[in-house]
Amino acid sequence: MTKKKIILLGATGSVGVQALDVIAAHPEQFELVGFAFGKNIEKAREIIQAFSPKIVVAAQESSQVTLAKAFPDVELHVGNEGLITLARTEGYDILLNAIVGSVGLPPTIEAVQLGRDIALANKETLVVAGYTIMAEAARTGSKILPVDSEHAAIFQVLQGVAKSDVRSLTITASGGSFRDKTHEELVDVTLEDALAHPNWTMGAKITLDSATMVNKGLEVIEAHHLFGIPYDDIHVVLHRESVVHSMVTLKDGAVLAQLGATDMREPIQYALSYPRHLTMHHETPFDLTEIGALHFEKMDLVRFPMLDLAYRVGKLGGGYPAVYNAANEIANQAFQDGKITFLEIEQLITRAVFEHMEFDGQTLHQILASDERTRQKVSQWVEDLTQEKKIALTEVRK
Ligand SMILES: NC(=O)C1=CN([C@@H]2O[C@H](COP(=O)(O)OP(=O)(O)OC[C@H]3O[C@@H](n4cnc5c(N)ncnc54)[C@H](OP(=O)(O)O)[C@@H]3O)[C@@H](O)[C@H]2O)C=CC1
Ligand SMILES: CC(=O)[C@@H](O)[C@H](O)COP(=O)(O)O
Ligand SMILES: [Mn+2]
Repeated sequence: MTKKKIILLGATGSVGVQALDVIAAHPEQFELVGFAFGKNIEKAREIIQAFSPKIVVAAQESSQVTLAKAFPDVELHVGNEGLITLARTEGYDILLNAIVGSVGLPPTIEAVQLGRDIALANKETLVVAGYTIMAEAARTGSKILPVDSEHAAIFQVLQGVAKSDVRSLTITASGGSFRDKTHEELVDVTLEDALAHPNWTMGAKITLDSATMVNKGLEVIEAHHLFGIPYDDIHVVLHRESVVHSMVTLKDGAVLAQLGATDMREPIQYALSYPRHLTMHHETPFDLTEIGALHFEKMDLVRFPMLDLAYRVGKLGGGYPAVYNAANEIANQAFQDGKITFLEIEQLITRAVFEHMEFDGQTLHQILASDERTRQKVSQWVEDLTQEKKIALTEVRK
């Protein structure tokens, strides 16, 4: 049997490590031929020892130098150029993109243009350049296999269903760590509070996005691109248990849902083994009689304005989703760095979107320019807020 050769971007992260579990559990099916990582050189060292990949990309030059001494047989590259080199490597079957943020976009576009299959966890990539990626994938025959749990669920239930028979999609939202707080109560929440997700263990950025509801906003846009469904037919419901991963309503009213444990190894494995469902060697116990009851509530778009804004930017199209995403990436990091408050995240995103103006028919080049401008602007606003707070503190102390 020929093994599927895998390139893994973001191997040291939450999705990356779980993907390595899946690869290691199926040595007869999968082989890791290359990977990229950010700063975690110790983890990268362990991965090289365990999987003997041919090619590795580090985000930092110092890591490249250190690893080159330790592993002279491994081809080492660095930075964003290195990610492109990795995407261009000969002899792999699927590129699993589990990098966080839109730094994952250029290697994805490169691989899609070469007709390579992509297992996509990195939702920011589709939000920024969904039309380009899907159009290029259709042109080259590259398959975009969703890893995000909701989209993996929809993808699974759509197997064998004609697109013309689909009435709508329903994406479930846990509500995040602050689902039982009012908007006013968010004024002084901490990073530690925000990172306590009720159901999933994930990286910091996405866990915080879940608390602001930006994650669900990104997922609505991601679903629009992946499945070609209009925004008005993509619904979100609050589902506290995260057991129903998402649903599809067909034209005759039948509702097809995919259920399962809150374990990302399931969607990761399916994206890698598609169209087969392999045995899950790390199966997480899942017993509906233990869970007992499932709850579904309407989303309150006033309580969760970032979801409302995501629909607006999605419908506007062009560079608007990229602006929403870029502002969020900067604001999310600024909150993690203690520079701004939780509510300032949504204030900065809203301001960036409302200040953005463009004409119809944006090219990818123009979208990426808007992305870059937004990052610079929002970074400046974060600095301004930091200065204002310093001045206010000095006044209080006087
Ligand atoms: N975690 C989850 O369960 C889910 C995640 N997703 C999506 O998957 C993506 C990854 O999420 P998650 O695993 O939680 O994130 P993590 O923060 O845990 O991991 C991010 C990974 O990206 C790497 N990385 C960051 N910057 C660079 C760079 N410039 N070059 C190369 N590698 C880089 C990190 O390296 P290092 O750590 O070495 O710095 C790390 O390996 C996100 O887009 C997220 O929205 C979607 C659904 C579920
Ligand atoms: C596991 C996964 O796919 C995450 O995107 C998850 O959906 C986050 O949960 P909520 O955004 O619903 O809180
Ligand atoms: Mn998700």
